[in-house]
Amino acid sequence: MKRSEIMIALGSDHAGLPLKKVIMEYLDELKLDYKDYGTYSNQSVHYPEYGLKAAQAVASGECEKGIIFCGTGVGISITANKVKGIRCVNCSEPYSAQMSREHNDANMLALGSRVVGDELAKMIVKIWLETSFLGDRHQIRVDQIKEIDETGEIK
Ligand SMILES: O=C(CO)[C@H](O)[C@H](O)[C@H](O)COP(=O)(O)O
Repeated sequence: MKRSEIMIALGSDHAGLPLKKVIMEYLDELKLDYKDYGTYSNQSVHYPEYGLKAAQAVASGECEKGIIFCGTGVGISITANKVKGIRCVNCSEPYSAQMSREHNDANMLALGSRVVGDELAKMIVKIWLETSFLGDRHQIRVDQIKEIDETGEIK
């Protein structure tokens, strides 16, 4: 049964799995709903497959936001940003997480399991989920990003 206003897409490779498990427990504490698009075991896998699944869930509207994990957050965020409509930020501290919502309307967050500790990751997730987009001049810039997504250029 759906408990929260938003559904969060989760995805990771084997390296991101331990932190994804921590954040799943944290989202349970916050009573926030999520769908996990894998991976589900420690077996070595390829992060693009899981970044793509989670990003497609957000781009299609099946989920409102996404949080994805790999060793550094780098590979899986690069992957997610290849999907049209995705603005994924790789964060290792809360300030950028907050700004990515206020200024960039980021709809996906990437975390590096081998970079950030569990408690810092929870702080990043909390502020990222709680912060709203400010619009105004930032809307113009996000619209330009969307235009690049659509046409490959800015008119
Ligand atoms: O894409 C990455 C590097 O930016 C991720 O950290 C991956 O999780 C990492 O490359 C996986 O490495 P492994 O040696 O295969 O565990």
